[in-house]
Amino acid sequence: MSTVELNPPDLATLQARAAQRAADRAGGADRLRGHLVCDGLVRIYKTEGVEVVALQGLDLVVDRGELLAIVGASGSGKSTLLNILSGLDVPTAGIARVGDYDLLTMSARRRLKYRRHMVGFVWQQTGRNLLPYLTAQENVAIPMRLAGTRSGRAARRRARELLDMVGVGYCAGRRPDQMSGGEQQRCAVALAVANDPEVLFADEPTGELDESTATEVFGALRTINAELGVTVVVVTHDHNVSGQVRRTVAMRDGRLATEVRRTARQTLDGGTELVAEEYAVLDRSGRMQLPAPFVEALELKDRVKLNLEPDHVEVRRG
Ligand SMILES: Nc1ncnc2c1ncn2[C@@H]1O[C@H](COP(=O)(O)OP(=O)(O)OP(=O)(O)O)[C@@H](O)[C@H]1O
Repeated sequence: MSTVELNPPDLATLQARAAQRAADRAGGADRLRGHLVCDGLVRIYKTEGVEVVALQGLDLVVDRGELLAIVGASGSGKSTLLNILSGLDVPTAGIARVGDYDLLTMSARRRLKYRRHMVGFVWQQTGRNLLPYLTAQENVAIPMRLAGTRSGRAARRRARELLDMVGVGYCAGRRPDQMSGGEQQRCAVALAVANDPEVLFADEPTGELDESTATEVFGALRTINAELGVTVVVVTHDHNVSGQVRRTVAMRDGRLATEVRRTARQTLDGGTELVAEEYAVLDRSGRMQLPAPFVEALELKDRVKLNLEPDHVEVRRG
C-alpha cells in the first residue's frame, strides 16, 4: 500500500532531496562539491602487449582554494594523475572533473581552452618552464599575449606585479641563466598564473633545489594560493615540503593510501600550534590499505579477522 504525505514538501525541499540523492549516488555530498573530483579513476598503459595499471580506481576530492600536496614512492602513479588532471593524458575509465570540465569527454578544442585558461603548470625542470632568451618579465607576459588576455603595457605591468608577489620582482630584467634555480622556479610560478587559472599544478617543483630554496618556492605557491585563491596541487617526493601544507595525501599502487590533515589548535598559554593527524583513506567500496608498519608489526598476511566494536573495527591475525 502506498502512503501519501499529508503535507507535500515544497519545491526547495524537493530540490534539496534530489541534490542529496544525487550526492548519495556519487558517494557523498563532497564528491559533487569539490573543485577537482576523481572517482574510480583508472589509467592502464599498454606497451608491447604488457599492461601496467598506473591508477587503480583512485578517488580524490579537492576543494576550491585548497593547497594540497601529493606524495608517494616512485611509480605510485603521481605523475600519471597529474598528467590527467592537467589535460595532457586521458584516463582509461572513471570520473575526472575540474570545475565544469569533464576530462574524459572534452573535445580537442575544449581541451585547448582548459589548458590555456583553466589550469597553470610548474614543472620540475627549470628549463621546461621558462624561455631562456627572454627576461623574467617577458616570460611571464608571454601567456597573456598568446591567449590575448592582456597585451603591451598591461601585460608587462601584470607580469611585474606577479613577480613581486612571489618575491622575485628584482629579477624582472634578468634572463633565466642570470637567476638561481629557486628564483627561476618562483618566476615559473608567476608565469603559471599569468592568465588567472583556477587551478595550479606543480610536478616536483622543488626536486632540483636544496632545502632552504625549496621552502622559498613553496612560500611562493602558498602566496599565490592565498592571494589569488587559486587551487594548488603539488606533487612532491619531499616529505619536509609536504609538511608545509594543511593536507597531504599519500599514493600507493595507484590509489590514495593515507591522508594527513593539519589543523590549528589553541595551546594552554594562549598560542596556536599545528596538529597533524594521519588518516587511512577509505574508498567508496569500503577498501582501505593498512600502513606497512602495522602489517609488519603484527606479521599480518593473506587474511585477517575483522570485528565490529561499538566505536571501532578490530583487525586481528587470521
Ligand atoms: N607511458 C607509460 N607507459 C607505460 N607505463 C608507464 C608509462 N608512464 C608511467 N608508467 C608506469 O605507471 C606506473 C606509475 O608511474 P608514474 O610515473 O605515474 O609514477 P610516479 O609516482 O610519478 O613516479 P616518479 O615519482 O618516479 O615520477 C609505473 O609503474 C610506471 O612504470
